[in-house]
Amino acid sequence: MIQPRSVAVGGAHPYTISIGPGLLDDTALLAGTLRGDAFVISDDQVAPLYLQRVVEALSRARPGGRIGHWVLPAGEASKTLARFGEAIAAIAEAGLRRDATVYALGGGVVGDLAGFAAAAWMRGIDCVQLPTTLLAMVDSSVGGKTAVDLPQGKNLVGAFHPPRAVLADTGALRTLPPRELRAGLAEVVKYGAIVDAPFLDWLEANADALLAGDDAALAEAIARSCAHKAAIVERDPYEHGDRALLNFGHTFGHAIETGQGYGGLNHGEAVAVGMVQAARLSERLGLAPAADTARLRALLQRFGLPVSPPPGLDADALLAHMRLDKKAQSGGLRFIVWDGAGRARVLAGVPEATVRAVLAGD
Ligand SMILES: NC(=O)c1ccc[n+]([C@@H]2O[C@H](COP(=O)([O-])OP(=O)(O)OC[C@H]3O[C@@H](n4cnc5c(N)ncnc54)[C@H](O)[C@@H]3O)[C@@H](O)[C@H]2O)c1
Ligand SMILES: O=C(O)C(=O)C[C@@H](O)[C@H](O)[C@H](O)COP(=O)(O)O
Ligand SMILES: [Zn+2]
Repeated sequence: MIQPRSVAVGGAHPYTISIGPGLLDDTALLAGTLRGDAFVISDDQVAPLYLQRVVEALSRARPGGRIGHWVLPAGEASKTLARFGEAIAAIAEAGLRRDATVYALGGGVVGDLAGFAAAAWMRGIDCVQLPTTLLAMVDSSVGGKTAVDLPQGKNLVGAFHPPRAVLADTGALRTLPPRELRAGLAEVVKYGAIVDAPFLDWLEANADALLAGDDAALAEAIARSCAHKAAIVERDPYEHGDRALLNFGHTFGHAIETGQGYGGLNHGEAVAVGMVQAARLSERLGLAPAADTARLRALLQRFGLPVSPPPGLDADALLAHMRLDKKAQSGGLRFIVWDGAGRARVLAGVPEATVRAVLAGD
């Protein structure tokens, strides 16, 4: 039996990340997150699996309370301003007041969109993240970045809105499609790559267990990832400094997702490719040894993730998307590079010609 764990996120708006099996049914935990009405937002693949359980647990947590829900089509293509508008319309229809809580039940798409709706409704009501993908458990449910995509770029419209609580029910991973488990492992690898080289050793040693869905290995990977993310966002909630390290691989990855119209590689896969590109960029700039790129590539491949860009993407279009990356400044693009495994940093002034060479595979 896997013991539940928790990770505290401090700062101006502290909250707890609870990790363990059965949390979607945990009436006591849910009761502690609920002040007024509850409104669950989910997608049409997660809702048939878990919505009823959550609604029933919320009913037990607050007998007689009003519990509404709204379900959007699954997938990145739903993370749009139009769907955000629909979510707000559903919230308005439900008549949520300022003491209401939005529950984001699903992966990062649901978490980002529902979080943004909670941030915007009446200028901000509580949001509780109930992540059901590995990626959402290790990354998107934590830290308060909420957003939707535009055709011009990822997450371009959004707000920082920290959750009131995160309840990661590891039992939900049992129904997660293997492709989505692998996508989550990309963001897990990211923590090792940016700040924790020994974690990469651990991931190499436990790769088979993680891929097999071993409960203990997954719980350890989630807790360790959340501890890293919590420490970083606690220090720098609004990304004025080293929170940007969490964007390792994302300048390339987001450009790929946008270039594919949010219908090709999923986020974790694009980040896997992007991290290899960032390592290759670091290598080209003379910052890190080729051996570290090779190690990163091998680990991602072991996790069944892509490590090179899909064919047919135009370098000019990718660079145009990168110029709208949120790390870019008037002085140009900024990248997260590394000096080797576990040692990432922000770098400004990277010549576009060098980026083009990396995109060209040189
Ligand atoms: N806010 C942040 O800090 C942050 C961090 C990382 C990623 N993100 C965002 O998160 C999104 C990606 O999230 P994701 O990878 O979770 O994708 P996702 O939300 O699209 O979920 C992936 C798929 O898995 C299905 N699914 C979810 N849980 C399931 C379960 N338990 N059983 C069966 N199916 C399940 C979903 O319906 C969906 O089809 C991207 O939009 C990305 O930009 C945000
Ligand atoms: O929490 C963060 O900060 C991150 O950068 C985590 C990323 O994994 C995530 O994909 C995030 O949504 C990217 O943020 P963005 O500011 O580049 O849109
Ligand atoms: Zn990400």
